[in-house]
Amino acid sequence: MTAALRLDEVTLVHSDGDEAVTALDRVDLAVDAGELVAVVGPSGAGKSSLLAVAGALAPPTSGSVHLGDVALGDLPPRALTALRRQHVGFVFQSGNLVPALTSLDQVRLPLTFGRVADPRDPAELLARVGMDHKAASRPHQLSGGERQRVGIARALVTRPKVLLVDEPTAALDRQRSQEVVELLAREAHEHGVAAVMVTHDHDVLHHCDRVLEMVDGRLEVAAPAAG
Ligand SMILES: Nc1ncnc2c1ncn2[C@@H]1O[C@H](COP(=O)(O)OP(=O)(O)OP(=O)(O)O)[C@@H](O)[C@H]1O
Repeated sequence: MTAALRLDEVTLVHSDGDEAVTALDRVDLAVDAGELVAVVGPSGAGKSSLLAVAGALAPPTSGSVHLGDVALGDLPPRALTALRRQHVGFVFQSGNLVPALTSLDQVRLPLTFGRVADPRDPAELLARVGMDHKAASRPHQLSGGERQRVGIARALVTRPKVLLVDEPTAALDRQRSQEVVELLAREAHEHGVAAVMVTHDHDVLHHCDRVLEMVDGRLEVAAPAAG
């Protein structure tokens, strides 16, 4: 089976004035459709850089990224943007919602930027993440967990093949954190989405199919947690 997302020997070097920082160092990663992979690791290890490269936001310095059979490095900028819009969903730390929009309009938003083939129904999706009763609410009227659910629905509305999730539980208490990651796992499994979640939260790792650790730009299989 072709992996939904594949990174081969990916290196990313940031040039910072005279200094060069190797954020990713020959990273190999293959994520199948329907799999939720967690990436843990210390601050500065390269986790956000991994998401940026996987989501076609930053081209690698060397190595290749494939979404299914498509090599991102072969695509001109417009095609890359179109592919990202349709096939990659991003979920950020605090939901990153637009302050003026209702929950339903947040979820509709990705469908307004251009043609999307076979989108999910925004109202149905909002119900699926348990937020239909807050369809008309704006972000300031929602709790952190609710905002995160709306952000997840927004990321899924285009039926992405790949979902990239950055610290989704950073602003949430333990119970809400469990619920949000359970939701991500369910969506990945039931809708065949290849999901990569960066997290510092070891309490949610049991919802994930695999746990990898980033150390100094290298991606390794994480040692099982003690106890
Ligand atoms: N635009 C940039 N210019 C220069 N260096 C950068 C840039 N972005 C990231 N870095 C450096 O690359 C390395 C990896 O950063 P990255 O943000 O990927 O780490 P991280 O694991 O996500 O950290 P955190 O857990 O703190 O978010 C760090 O040394 C960082 O300082």
